[in-house]
Amino acid sequence: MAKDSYLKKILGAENFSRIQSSKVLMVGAGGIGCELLKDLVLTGYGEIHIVDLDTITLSNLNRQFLFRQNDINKSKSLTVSKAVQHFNYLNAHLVSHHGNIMDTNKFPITWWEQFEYVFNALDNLEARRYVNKMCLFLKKPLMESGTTGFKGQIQPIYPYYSECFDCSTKETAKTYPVCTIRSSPTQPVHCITWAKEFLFHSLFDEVESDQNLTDPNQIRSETDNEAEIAFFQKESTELAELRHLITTADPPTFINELLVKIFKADIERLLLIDSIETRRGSRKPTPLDVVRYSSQLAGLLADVSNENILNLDTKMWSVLENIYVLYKSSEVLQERIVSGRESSISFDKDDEDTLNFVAAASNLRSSIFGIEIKSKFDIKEIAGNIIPAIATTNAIISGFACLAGTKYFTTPSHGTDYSAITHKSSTIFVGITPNKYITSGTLGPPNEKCPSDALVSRGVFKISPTDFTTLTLGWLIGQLENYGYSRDDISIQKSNSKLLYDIDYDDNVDLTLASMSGLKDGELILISDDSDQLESLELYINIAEKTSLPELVLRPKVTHDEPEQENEDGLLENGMDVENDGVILLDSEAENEENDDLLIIDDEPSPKRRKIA
Ligand SMILES: Nc1ncnc2c1ncn2[C@@H]1O[C@H](COP(=O)(O)OP(=O)(O)OP(=O)(O)O)[C@@H](O)[C@H]1O
Ligand SMILES: [Zn+2]
Repeated sequence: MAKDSYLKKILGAENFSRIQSSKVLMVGAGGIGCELLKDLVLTGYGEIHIVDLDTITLSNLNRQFLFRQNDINKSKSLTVSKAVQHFNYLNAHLVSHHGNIMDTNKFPITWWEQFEYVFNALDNLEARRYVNKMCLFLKKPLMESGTTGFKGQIQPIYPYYSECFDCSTKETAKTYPVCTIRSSPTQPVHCITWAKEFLFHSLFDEVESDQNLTDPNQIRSETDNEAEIAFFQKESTELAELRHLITTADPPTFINELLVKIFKADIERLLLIDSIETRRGSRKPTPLDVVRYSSQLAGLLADVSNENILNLDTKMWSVLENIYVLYKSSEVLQERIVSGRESSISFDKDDEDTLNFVAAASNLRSSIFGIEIKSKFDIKEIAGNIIPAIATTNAIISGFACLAGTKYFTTPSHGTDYSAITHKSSTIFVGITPNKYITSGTLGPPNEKCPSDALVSRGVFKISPTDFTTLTLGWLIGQLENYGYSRDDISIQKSNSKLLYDIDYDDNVDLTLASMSGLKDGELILISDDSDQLESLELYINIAEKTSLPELVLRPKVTHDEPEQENEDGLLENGMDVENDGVILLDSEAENEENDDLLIIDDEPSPKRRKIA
């Protein structure tokens, strides 16, 4: 039997050949990406481009099944393409790109134009938002997917017909009040956050940072106790002095100063301003008796075999052992900076030195405040915001993403009019809440307050190199009048909010587009109607062969006077749709239950890049 006969049968021969002749993009080749690529290859997609910026690490191997031990340090995108070759029965053409999808030089909008469908397999909000925006510019269908532990979801996005990625609020990492972290902790997580975000960051990370924990305005918004505010200020100033010691003092001096200042002097000072109001339910702290421990510490340091303590990941270290670990990790971190190998060090749960420092410092703070001590293993999980990635959830979600993606190819195409397909598609959620493993929801229209699609239309403004250097901003304003805008009412801004034109600022109208500061290929400009008649328009400048503005009919501007209304979770308000074809519902009660698992996506703070071996 031919390898594709079953697919032809279930998808229809014509639809299958549409899939075979299509070119799709998959962004991310990690947990979901590995599974998804296997599915896409076996579904018969003709050409699949894969983008990932990262290289393979040991910790990827437990679930990213296209990778093997000897792939460590190799590029993910290149490796997945090779790995699927031995089951590439349907001869998919695979094209790998090692790079950041947000890099407009490597992936300009003209590069995106070639794809018929985009699959996201990402792990962070920033990149997801970017891909969403590019798909809105080009009106490309996008399949968004994400998992966190046993929960997962897919969301098909049909630009301007269904909700986009930005149409609903996303859960972000929990933050704690500054005062809880800096003066009145009551739980291990408060001490871990303090050790990681405040102490470690102030000592070893970039000097320039917009840390919430040191922002005077943030502090004043939480406390008006002047003594406490003065305490925070002094603590920060002295930390800066301590940071200076990293490069000017020897390890014993630096670490002794660190122990005395952080765990003794600061705590004694805190006790002086001790009151119910500054305590906020936290126990009265006991300063660390550094002198009492110093001879025992010297004893531990004298015997190298004690370095074994650093590897006892599941043991609750004693106070002395925590001091020892703090000493050893500080010594290495100091050496990494003094040697010039690194100018600053960021916390990384997989960087043992940084993890040891944070684990020991947070435990010492916990013991001072009478809070339970945690093992390094537990601290890694909390400090790294780790929710275990479950291979099976990734596999299920990827399966659904692939399956739901085929719906696009089995529905007659009407260009970028996605009304029919939007009606036929659904979001799918998986989880392990009792009796509810898989549920689905219809695709709602764009949220009327969404800044990405409801309030703005987007398009690509192609301009030839000659026109770019000869045509003026005045010419562009004339063109914009064809959309229904009046030159007296619009303002034009660059993506960084820099004003280029409005009725009171016409200095640039005679300048050529090329000579206007910062306008270049890949730049965005936003046109807003100050008379509130028409929606805004965002144009992507693309230096191309021929000049053309996008064909668009702008919608009347919607204004919202009433206060912002969110549902309880700040999440999507999709209804359940049990009748929607193609949706598997294992739970007969799903129709009546509130879906509280929506849009919870495992998000890394930002993309990272490692060197390819
Ligand atoms: N801006 C981006 N451009 C290209 N690829 C990206 C970008 N941001 C994230 N990625 C990739 O998306 C993939 C997401 O996969 P996954 O969620 O499994 O994360 P991981 O980094 O492999 O695993 P973990 O974070 O658990 O160690 C990663 O391979 C990551 O490199
Ligand atoms: Zn939206």
